[in-house]
Amino acid sequence: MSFTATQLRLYFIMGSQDCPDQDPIDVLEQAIAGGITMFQFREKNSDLTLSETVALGRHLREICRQHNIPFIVNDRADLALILDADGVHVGQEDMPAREVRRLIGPDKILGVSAENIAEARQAIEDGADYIGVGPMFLTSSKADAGFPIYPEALQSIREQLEEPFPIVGIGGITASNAHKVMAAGADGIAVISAIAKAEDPKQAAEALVQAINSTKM
Ligand SMILES: Cc1ncc(COP(=O)(O)OP(=O)(O)O)c(N)n1
Ligand SMILES: Cc1nc(C(=O)O)sc1CCOP(=O)(O)O
Ligand SMILES: [Mg+2]
Repeated sequence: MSFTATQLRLYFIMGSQDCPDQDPIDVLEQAIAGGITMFQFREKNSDLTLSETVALGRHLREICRQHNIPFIVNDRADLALILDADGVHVGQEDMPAREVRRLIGPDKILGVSAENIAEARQAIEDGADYIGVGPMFLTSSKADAGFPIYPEALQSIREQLEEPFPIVGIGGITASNAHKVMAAGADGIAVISAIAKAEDPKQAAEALVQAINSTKM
């Protein structure tokens, strides 16, 4: 699947740990109906065995394929290859991005976390297609996320990059603060709880789409 920055517009991330009271398959289907543009399978600190993870991943992957939504796997290039994912997302503590690029080849999507300009430049050199910058705000979905760096940090990276490059903001983003991230120069927002923990994930995704579209630049 070829990648464009517009696919980052509403990037939904989820694993079974993020929606303990709902079926992740239903949540993903509703999120797609609500307008998400990209999906990341992030099964982390969950109760699933490896074979349950593969089975869930296959199901979620198939749903994304049916709706032409890029399916990205968090952290694990091996799982991405097993699931024939469209790409992998790695952070600074994960397998080095340049090794992941070598493993997945030139055509798959590679996302890399970066929280400053040095990490952003290195990610681009290593073959990233986009960078994830965060946490924008306080988050309860990632215990080791650290303190918020706020949209100002994303804006600073955007301004220091020599060329336009796809950037998605992440961490604590809701329909109420999404406009701040977009106004800072993000191509899109990545969320877990704003959709996965919503009573009505379709409606939650629609509210996020509206917030993104109504941002004045
Ligand atoms: C789009 C996006 N951006 C950032 C991250 C965070 O990645 P990482 O720092 O490796 O943390 P974990 O998600 O692995 O806990 C992401 N997953 N997606
Ligand atoms: C997975 C992840 N990465 C982050 C980063 O800052 O790199 S914050 C985060 C959690 C995002 O979940 P929520 O939308 O519920 O805050
Ligand atoms: Mg990671």
